[in-house]
Amino acid sequence: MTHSEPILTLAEVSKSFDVSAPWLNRVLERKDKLYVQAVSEVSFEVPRGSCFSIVGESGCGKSTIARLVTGLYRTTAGDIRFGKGTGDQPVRVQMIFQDPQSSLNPRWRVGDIIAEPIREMKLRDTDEQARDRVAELLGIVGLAADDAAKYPHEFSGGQRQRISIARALASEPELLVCDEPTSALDVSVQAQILNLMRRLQKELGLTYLFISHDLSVVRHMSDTIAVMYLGRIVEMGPAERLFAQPRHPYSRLLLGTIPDIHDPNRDRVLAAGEPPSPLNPPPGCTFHPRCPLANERCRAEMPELIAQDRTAVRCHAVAEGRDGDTRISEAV
Ligand SMILES: Nc1ncnc2c1ncn2[C@@H]1O[C@H](COP(=O)(O)OP(=O)(O)OP(=O)(O)O)[C@@H](O)[C@H]1O
Repeated sequence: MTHSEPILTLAEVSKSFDVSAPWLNRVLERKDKLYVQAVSEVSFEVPRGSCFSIVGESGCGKSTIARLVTGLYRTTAGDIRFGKGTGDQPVRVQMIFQDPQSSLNPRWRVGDIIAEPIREMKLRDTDEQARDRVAELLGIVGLAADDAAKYPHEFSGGQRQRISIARALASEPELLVCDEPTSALDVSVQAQILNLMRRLQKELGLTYLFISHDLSVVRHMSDTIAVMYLGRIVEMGPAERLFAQPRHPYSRLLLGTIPDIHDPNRDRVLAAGEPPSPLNPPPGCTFHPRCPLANERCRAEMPELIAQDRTAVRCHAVAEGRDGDTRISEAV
């Protein structure tokens, strides 16, 4: 189903956490609070029925965005807006977590785990209808109806993630926020779960906000990819474009394709770094300590997110054409 209004819009969303330990403040007689800026001025739109993926290393703010969208956190600044849900209801949002082991109650039978949202939201009139719906959901995710009587520990990791997906679908969501749903799984099982998720998206018309540290995981899922670094989007665009022609040096690092080089050691320099602490981010472009294209301007001035066609990049070197690629110049 296509619909012109995005199902989800983030407008200049920021989130900071107060991490000042009160006892430490007392000892040091410090009155200032200490904040970590987890997400900074993030804006994007997710069209209905699409898959929007957020990719970046640990600590870049991906999970914070997932928690903001699902209402587990409140924004420090900016707006999160949802489109209209079906039948003028608010959009139903559900989350799938990385670790099905800890998100499934080990003392409950699988049938009760999946039936809980059905009962709580009164989505079926009778217990029998709820049981039928549980059997249907188990079938949808590739499990057997009589698996309802078993406990989570009787299943493999991949099967447990199928159970989590069935439970998420039980509340009939339109938007699924998937936070590293396959990172705890073996590679071969990962592929099966990703295929299942793709099939479900098509069959049920779902929208995904998909979060991963691994670009290869989101490659075949995503319509649009946003690459995040230290709380900010550094590149965003159609998935096929990002893979064919990544522009930001950090996207290139993630993809293992390094900018035009006259220096064969560049990729080693680039790959060696770690993200700096968001408690004490570097001045200028926060990626500059790891970037082979960094110059004085990069060390002093935060670049803007600049758009061309359907891609946006936050990089002075790209904007100035110093990356050996075509210059882009229109500010978002
Ligand atoms: N509840 C919190 N209190 C304090 N700091 C937090 C909190 N949640 C996240 N942070 C900090 O905010 C930054 C972003 O964290 P976030 O979990 O969103 O990143 P991430 O990209 O999802 O990483 P990971 O994949 O490791 O979860 C990190 O520096 C993290 O330490």
